[in-house]
Amino acid sequence: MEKPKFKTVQEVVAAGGGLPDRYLQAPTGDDKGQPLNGPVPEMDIQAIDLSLLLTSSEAGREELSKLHSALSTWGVVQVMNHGITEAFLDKIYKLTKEFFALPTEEKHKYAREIGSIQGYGNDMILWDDQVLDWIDRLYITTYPEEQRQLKFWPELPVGFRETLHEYSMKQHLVIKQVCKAIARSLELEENSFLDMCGENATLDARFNMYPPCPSPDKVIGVRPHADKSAVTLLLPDKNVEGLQFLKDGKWYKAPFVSDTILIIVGDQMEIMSNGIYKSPVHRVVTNREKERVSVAIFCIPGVDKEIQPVEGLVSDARPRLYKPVTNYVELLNTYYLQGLRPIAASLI
Ligand SMILES: O=C(O)CCC(=O)C(=O)O
Ligand SMILES: [Fe+2]
Repeated sequence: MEKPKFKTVQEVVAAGGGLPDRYLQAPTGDDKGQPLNGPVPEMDIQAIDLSLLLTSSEAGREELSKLHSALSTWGVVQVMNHGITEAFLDKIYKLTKEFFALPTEEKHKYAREIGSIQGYGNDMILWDDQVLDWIDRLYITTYPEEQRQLKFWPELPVGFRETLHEYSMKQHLVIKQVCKAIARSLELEENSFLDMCGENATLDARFNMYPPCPSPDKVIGVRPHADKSAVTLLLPDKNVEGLQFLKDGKWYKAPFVSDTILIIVGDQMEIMSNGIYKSPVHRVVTNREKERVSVAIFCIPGVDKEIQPVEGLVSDARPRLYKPVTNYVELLNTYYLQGLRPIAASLI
């Protein structure tokens, strides 16, 4: 398979010679006094106890109402008591750092192929004057097992493959619980969203690396976007901030509470929930001194599944806001790289 010719950000940095123009963002003038690397307030979201969400106790009902409030306000929530130990999350973080620290030739064994999203690389380059994000990544479909393409699963660092396998099994359980809890928070039958996403829904892992950047005022780590998933589970870097969410035209930084996972509403959950929970626009800013890593797991509905507002959330008072979509992810790249939101394709 042909591989695209590209330089990752790590290679650009290692080559020296300054910052190439193609990473420079055009000044937009619409930053409302919040320049890319300026201070931003922190989001006020609380951590929610996932182990209580599916119980029918009083405490469970309280957690569900906290979930409803966080998702309808921010579209994002932190969960604790998710059943994955801190030691295991630390191992994921450590292996991610170790992978990106490998020699270039080793990482290129897993390089993305033309026309494929999976593998190691940088932004897909679709046109000549495309401005690039300051990020390298490794993208791998991890679940269900029969959809894995092991040629993209790094053999080094030692233990990466086994740990990713274990992590995807654990994440699958968390996603199921989260989707059930989200349905319950909307007073729906708990399998409503899982059934619509189908048995063939996939989990895609995206390992992100943001090297230190000489001009954090002019360069972006990940441009503003909402996720294409139904839901995303995110492990942001524990030590280096950078992730920000947009609310009412202002950027807020994501809090970090140790041992929690961030759950982000994706576009396809926005559609299924008939817009009650909206997929939040978020971005990542760069850091002059420190590298940053994060690991996102996207839960993507089966490619043949029709995604649309679930019946229980459509009424005369709340008419259907979205048309059914299938294989939403296909729409994404062209819209995203032009700075457009693919959800516009589904709005009625
Ligand atoms: O690096 C992060 O914290 C977020 C990355 C992100 O938004 C994504 O991978 O979709
Ligand atoms: Fe994202």
